[in-house]
Amino acid sequence: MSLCLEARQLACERDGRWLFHGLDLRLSDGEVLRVEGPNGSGKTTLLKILCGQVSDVEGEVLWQGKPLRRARAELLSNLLYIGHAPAIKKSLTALENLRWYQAMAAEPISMGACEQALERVGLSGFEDIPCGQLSAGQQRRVALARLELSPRALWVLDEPFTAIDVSGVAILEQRLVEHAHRGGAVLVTTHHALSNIPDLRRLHLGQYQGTCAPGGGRRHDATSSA
Ligand SMILES: Nc1ncnc2c1ncn2[C@@H]1O[C@H](COP(=O)(O)OP(=O)(O)OP(=O)(O)O)[C@@H](O)[C@H]1O
Repeated sequence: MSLCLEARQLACERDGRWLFHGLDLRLSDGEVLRVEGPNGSGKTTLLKILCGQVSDVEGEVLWQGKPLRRARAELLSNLLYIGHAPAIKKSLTALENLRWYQAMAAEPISMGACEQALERVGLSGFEDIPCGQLSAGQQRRVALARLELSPRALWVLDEPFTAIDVSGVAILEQRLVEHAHRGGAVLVTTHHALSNIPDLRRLHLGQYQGTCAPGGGRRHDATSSA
């Protein structure tokens, strides 16, 4: 399936300053795009805008060439979004969390497939332990095990490497490359270099120093594109 997520002339203001302004981007199948920038530069906000979670912005987001207001359901059915918090239930085991997620996504999956996914993220032997008893990195790995199960083409990952050790980062980088090679697309924020991802595309936020003029007008323009 060919895939296209696009933003045109996005502008987002928070607390009287522009996070970004005049921002264009296009993400297609086969690509990994890293959104980078310092803390508070708007990376998470941009991801949420592109996934339709935040709408108080200027500009337009398009999925497969259609404005998001008309294509939201279609986008969501192709989207796997993993936010910067692990978003797992600590009272449930790793296995139960995975099965719960798959049920929520209406993508029923066998117990064996879930066990295999946990094995692939290095959690073999930890399947039946309540997640509250797992380390921070292990909890993150439970969340990332969803990447092994989901058939969805567009992965939007906000700081997926948080608390992951060096070998785990390398494996996850490889996973992103494989997904892109299979025709998927990945939008990822991270402070890691992603040096193992060939043809990595980058979008840098944080260069906008402009404040919003009184009354909401623009005082500062800048463009960035990816
Ligand atoms: N709902 C909101 N209301 C007001 N301000 C917000 C809201 N969401 C985010 N912000 C502000 O927007 C700015 C960008 O936040 P965002 O979380 O997008 O940054 P980030 O680049 O992802 O940061 P980090 O690298 O620390 O995760 C911050 O200054 C934040 O306080």
